[in-house]
Amino acid sequence: MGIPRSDEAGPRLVSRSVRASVPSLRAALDAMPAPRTFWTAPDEATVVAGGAAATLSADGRDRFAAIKEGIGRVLRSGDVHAGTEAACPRLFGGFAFHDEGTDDDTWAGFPGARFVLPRVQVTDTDRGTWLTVNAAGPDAAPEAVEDRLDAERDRFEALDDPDPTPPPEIVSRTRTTPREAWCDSVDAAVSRIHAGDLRKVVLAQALEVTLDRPLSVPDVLARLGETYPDCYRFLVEPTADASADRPAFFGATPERLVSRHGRTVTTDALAGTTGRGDTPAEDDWLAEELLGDEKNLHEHELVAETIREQLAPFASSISAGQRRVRRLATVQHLFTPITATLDSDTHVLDLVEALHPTPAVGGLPPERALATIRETEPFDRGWYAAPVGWIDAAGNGTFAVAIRSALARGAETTLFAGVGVVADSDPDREWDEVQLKYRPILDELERA
Ligand SMILES: C=C(O[C@@H]1C=C(C(=O)O)C=C[C@H]1O)C(=O)O
Repeated sequence: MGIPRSDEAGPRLVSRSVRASVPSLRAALDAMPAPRTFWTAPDEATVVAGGAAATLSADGRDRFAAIKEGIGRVLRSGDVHAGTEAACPRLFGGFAFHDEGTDDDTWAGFPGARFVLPRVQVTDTDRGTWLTVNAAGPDAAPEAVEDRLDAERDRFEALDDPDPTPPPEIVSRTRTTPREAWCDSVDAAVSRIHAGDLRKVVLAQALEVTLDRPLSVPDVLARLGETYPDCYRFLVEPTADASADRPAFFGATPERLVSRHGRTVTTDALAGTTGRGDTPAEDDWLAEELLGDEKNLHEHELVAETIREQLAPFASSISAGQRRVRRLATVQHLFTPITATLDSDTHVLDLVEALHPTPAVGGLPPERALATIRETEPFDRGWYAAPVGWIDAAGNGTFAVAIRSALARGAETTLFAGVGVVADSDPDREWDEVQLKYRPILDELERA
């Protein structure tokens, strides 16, 4: 912050920030050039950004290492005046769930991993709002960046902030998995668990909806912020295409994969689900029942135990907090916070690679669960249930698990939701749980 960094090759990154006031973050996101980025996490700054000063893409099993190496290059040396830590250069993006890609059209444009250093960024912190302009590469020049910063500040401060558009309406919906096929696949997974082939597998469904007009993702993200204030909200646009039906992957997820700040690592075990009651007393009753329910406790403990094992090579001290119920607007989950102190300066992407997918979205043993998912699900997960988040030059970052999410292309939107299947899963109850997990996004598309 404020201290120019450079090496013999001269600065390859120029970043300038200034305090600014935007009429609203929704209006700022709406006015951002493609590809747009949105990120907000509990206790973190909210970032609204656009354009790409640098883009990194990778595919396959090595995609985590390839991105880590690429980030080292992009952020290696820089002439950075950020004013506040959260406005320091960060790359935003995410990964595909599976190592192997498919040719499923739904996810056209989404590589196995993609991160951008935004060209322009609004960072909203509890100590004020900053506007940042970044440039990267041999031609990045401080004067040009400073001129752009002045122009962007004038533009963003003068934005109109019209009322959000009312939610669209759903014209038609198509399920990838009919109920009967779902029940068969849950039964088959349960049989494999009883046979000892598997301990747990998370099976998902997709729901394709056609709307009466293109979705305004900035409006949806703003409304999700009101209903799910403690969740991670994100938007990734993987292409610089500026058309109205360009792909946009977004969501409001309660699940953190990992955050790393210095040597402190924080993660969550979040698995085991029940609904919300109609009254506070019914809510409490459901929460108590969840905390004592053997099937859900087993499902949850497999996740908590695996996360601890996966962190063990990096951290000699790992501690889990008290298990409790996390109450959201549509569901309640079993939740255990986990913290660890790293033995060395492990990069956040090494932690992401080690943890993804946790058995909250994959299963156990991991390889067999992933093969079962691929064989069973009649659609490609793409970036659903995969890591999305940010990384800085020091290897810090936060990643969420991209559930309660959807992929929009103009008026077409595909929603995803899944459930953990264990030995005593009941297909009908798991079906109902999937429907509950569509609700965060679906409610935004069909609000009365
Ligand atoms: C897979 C999803 O959610 C995950 C599965 C849960 C469960 O099975 O109880 C709970 C929270 C998440 O870890 C989803 O929402 O799509």
